[in-house]
Parts: sequence; C-alpha cells; structure tokens
Amino acid sequence: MAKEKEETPQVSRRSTRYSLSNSNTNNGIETEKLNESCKTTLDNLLFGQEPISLDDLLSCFPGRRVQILEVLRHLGPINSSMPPMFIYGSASTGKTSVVLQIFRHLNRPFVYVSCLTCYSPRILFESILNQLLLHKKNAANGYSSAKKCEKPSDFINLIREALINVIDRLNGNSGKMSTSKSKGVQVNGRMIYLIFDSFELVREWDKSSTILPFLFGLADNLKMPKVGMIFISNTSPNMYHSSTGYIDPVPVYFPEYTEEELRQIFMINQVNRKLYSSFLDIVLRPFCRVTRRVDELSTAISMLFKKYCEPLSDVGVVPNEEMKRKLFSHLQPHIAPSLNEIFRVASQSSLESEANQETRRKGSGRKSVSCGDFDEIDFHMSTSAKYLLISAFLASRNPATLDASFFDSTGGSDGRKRKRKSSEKTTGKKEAAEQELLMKGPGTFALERLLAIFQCITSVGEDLLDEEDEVDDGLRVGGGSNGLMSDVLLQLSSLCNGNFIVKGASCPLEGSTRYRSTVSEELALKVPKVMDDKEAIGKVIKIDTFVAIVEDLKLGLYSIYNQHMLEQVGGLFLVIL
Ligand SMILES: Nc1ncnc2c1ncn2[C@@H]1O[C@H](COP(=O)(O)OP(=O)(O)OP(=O)(O)O)[C@@H](O)[C@H]1O
Repeated sequence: MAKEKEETPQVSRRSTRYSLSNSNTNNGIETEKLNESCKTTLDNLLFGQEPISLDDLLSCFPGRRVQILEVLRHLGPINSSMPPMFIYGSASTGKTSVVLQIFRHLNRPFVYVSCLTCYSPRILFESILNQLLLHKKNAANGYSSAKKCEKPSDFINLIREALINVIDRLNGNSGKMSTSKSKGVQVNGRMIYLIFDSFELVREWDKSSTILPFLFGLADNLKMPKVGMIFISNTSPNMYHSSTGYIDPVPVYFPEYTEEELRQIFMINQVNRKLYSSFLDIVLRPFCRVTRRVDELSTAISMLFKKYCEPLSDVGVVPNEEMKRKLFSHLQPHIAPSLNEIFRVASQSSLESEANQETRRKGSGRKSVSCGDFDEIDFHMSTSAKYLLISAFLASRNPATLDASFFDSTGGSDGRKRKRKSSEKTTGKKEAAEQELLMKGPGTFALERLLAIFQCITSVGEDLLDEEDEVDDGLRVGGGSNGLMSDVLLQLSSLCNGNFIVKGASCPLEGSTRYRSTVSEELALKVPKVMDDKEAIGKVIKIDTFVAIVEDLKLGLYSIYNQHMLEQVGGLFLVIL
C-alpha cells in the first residue's frame, strides 16, 4: 500500500481513497467501511502514510501546481483557522487526490466523507461521527456506528461534542510524538478538517433543501475556529446558488488538463521515456479529443502501450525512426477500436451516472436511450428538438464529406439525386466510406456542422414548424426556422441532458466542444413519425435540470432560479422525468 500514490500518480481514484483507509480490500466499492476501518487512535485521522515534501507533492501532480499552492494558501499556516473552501472542477481533474495528498504533505488530521458512498444524511452523519469518535466498525460491534443519528439537529450536538473531544486531544497531543502502533508519525497542529467529497450529489437527495444549507452552514453553526470545512464538487459553486443563505465558501477551480499536461501525467514513472514518448506522440492527441479524464485515458492508453511494445524483444530499447514506423504500423489497427471503446465507456458512464441519479430520485432504474425500446420511453419533445435529434444522428453517422451531397441550400434529397446522377462512381466511394464509418460506430461532430445540417432539414419542414409556433408560448423570436434557430442551443443542451447527445472533450486544435449522437438507428427512424405529436410540446422540466442547462450554456443567468422563469421557458425543453 505504502508509496503507491507516489509511484503511480495516475492510479485509480479508488486506490486514492483506499490509501486513506489503510485497508486492503478489492471488492471494487468505495465503501465508507474503508474509511472507518482501523481508526482507533488520533493519528488515524491522518492520511495514513509517510508525509511527502512539497516538491514531491508538486511533481506527483503535473498541471496542478497552481491549484496545490492555492489550496495550501487557503489552508494557511499550522493552527490558523480558515473560511470554508469549495474545490470544484470536472471529473478526474485530480480534486480528490490532490486534496488528500496535500493533507498527507501537511500531516494534519482530517475526516473524509464522500457523498457518493454516504448517500443519505444518516449515513453521512454517522460516518463523520465514527471517524471523529475513532470508532471502527467490525464484526464484534455488529458493524454498527458509534452513534445513531438521522436529524441535523441531533448531528450538530453530536458533532460538536466529538469535535471538542478531538480538539482537546489534539491540544494534549501537540508537540508530542504519537504513541501509535504505526510509525510514530506526528500529528501536525490542533485544527481538524472535514472534507466532503462529491458534494454535488447532496443536491440529489436534498428534496426539502435542508441538508445543503445545513452542511454549507455547518462552520457558521459550530463557530469552532479549529474546524476547517472543505467541499469538493464537480459542479461549480453557482449550481448551489442562493440556496444556502451563508457566506459563500472560497472557491478553488480545477480546470481540465491540456494535452501537454496529460502528456506529463502519463510520462510520470515511465522507465523507457523515449519509447513511451514516441507512443504518446501517436495516441495522445486523438484520445484527448474524446476525453480528458485521466482515469479513462489511463485505461485505454496502458492497454495500447502493451500492443505498441508487442514487436519489441527488449522494452528498454531506444527506438530509431525505422523502429518507430514499425511500431506505429503494428499499433495502428488497434487505435480506432480503442477510440470507439473509450467513447462508449465515456458515454456509458455518463448514462449510468444519469441513471443512478434517476434511481436515487425515483427509486427506480431508467433505460438507456440508445438501446431501450423507444415506445416505452416517456418521450416528449418539441418539434425543433426532434429535428435537432435527427440532425445529430446524421452528423454522427455520416462522414462530413458527404454533407454537401446530402444537403444543399434548399435542404433535402433533391441535391442528393443530382449528385448521384452526375457522379455515380464518386458517390459509390463515398458510400463505402459511409459504410466504414457506420461500422466504426457514431462519430463526433462540431456544433457548426450540427447547426448547418439542422438548418438544411428545418428549411424543408418549415410548414410544420410554423404550425408549432402557433401552439408555442411565444418565447421564440420570429417564426419558422429563424425562430427555431434562436433556441437551438437550449434544445441541444436539453438533448445532452437527456443523453440523446453526449458531449465529448473540446478539440485542442479547434478549441470547440465536439458532440456525438447516442441514439440508435431504430430510434432515429421513429422520430419523424412522432413529429406531429402536438401534445408533446411544452412540457416543463425539473428546476435543477434547468439550472444545469443554464450553467452549461454559460448564459450568465444563474440568478434566474425561480419557478416563474422556469414556466416561461418550460416549453422549450423536453421532459426528462
Ligand atoms: N495531475 C495529475 N497527476 C497524476 N495523476 C492524476 C492527476 N490528476 C488526476 N490524476 C489521477 O486521476 C485519477 C482521478 O483523480 P481524482 O479522483 O482525484 O479526480 P477528481 O477530480 O476527484 O474526480 P471526481 O470529480 O470524479 O471525483 C486518480 O487516479 C488520480 O491520481
């Protein structure tokens, strides 16, 4: 266990948390039991491994220097109190690992809870109390918690008591070497920190909107300067807007990695750096376009590296140009399938997380749009959203080179017929390319291309759209396709939220986000059949989905967080619930 993090910084996120617990388990679940195991003495509130120097910390996390220094600055010198901190950024940007390794470096005591594994207030409260009370769940105590605690009012009393006790012990402990069974590590300082990870999930189980403000306001309520609060979230502080009534925590943003930073991350601990670098020259750029998540990239890249090395009898060799070419041609056939696989995994994980959220909300599962039976899906969307869905499907399934032959300025099949006559052979080739693309699965496309296709096909269906305008709620600017274009970004965001379209990472060259359609051909073919389903238009989505959409589109409308506004824009979205 020891040193695992230092040696392989791109280890799985699970192992990061395993290391927190000093526990050896391989059941693949980040259970709170892990966190709670082995906690019987004060220094069990420490990270659990030898502290590391600042230099080691910085070199463990390429691309995170600024954030590490910023977090350290907010934590302040030993024994200094701090305002609550809010660390945020998208998935796999190193938030959890960096924070935990910072505590390892500082060797200060902390309690860590993930709202992913502590999926209800009771479990969260009890987990925090167990750690503070140094209570270890085990067979002897029937795996029960130290305290039963469901209500915030009980929790505040219990946690206050437990914190006072810990701080007293830290005061007594100050300056002394720990008497621990372990390595005699010294607990640094008299502060205790509470770390809440995956905090965005609290919004999902906070129907009555009490837990979120309660947890945000915990520092205010406790009024204990020796307690520091850290919230880690993969959504921005704006997503919690105005729901707390407390002073906003200090935000620290973890941006997505650049391609160069990802290169540095993957270069860590490579024995044969020249060989690995020549491998990354081939794979990193295309993979970065699909995802920038270190965990997803790490799996795909390590598998491909094995393939890359197959022709080599000695993996310690420094490759010359000829060998590089040989290795490249050996690897090449594996790249496209692996790219597709990683995109499938990325899409699947976003589908699953959406489905899990649904399960949490409704207590029942939700079907995947791409493989579920379309007829059974509660499928209501405006006509323009349906056109957009079809546009996305076409953009994903057709090579961009065929766009010109499929769509012309009048939009539609006339142009295609004309082209077919004039150049049967070229189109034949294009069809072969199209077939090949189909085999590879849906491709990604830029927003501009989607809009171009959308404009072409909606110009054909203008009559239908004018009809829809009559029943629409008047939010559109103008009629026909012009009005339709005005809300197309909102529609796109709705489709992304419903996982009909998934968003990939931005393309480093173009700097723009790429999208991919997840709908099956079967589903896409059925969409036109429900095009005139008038009843489907004008359904209202959940308010938090609305806020998510607004946030996503960066419209700067975060403060519009009330039912009235939602009702006004409701007609523009598909129903998700
Ligand atoms: N800069 C980096 N250097 C080395 N490894 C990194 C870096 N950033 C992330 N990783 C690795 O990527 C994996 C995911 O990181 P981590 O769980 O800390 O991300 P996160 O931002 O907390 O994600 P989530 O929001 O999904 O919880 C971990 O194995 C971590 O070690």
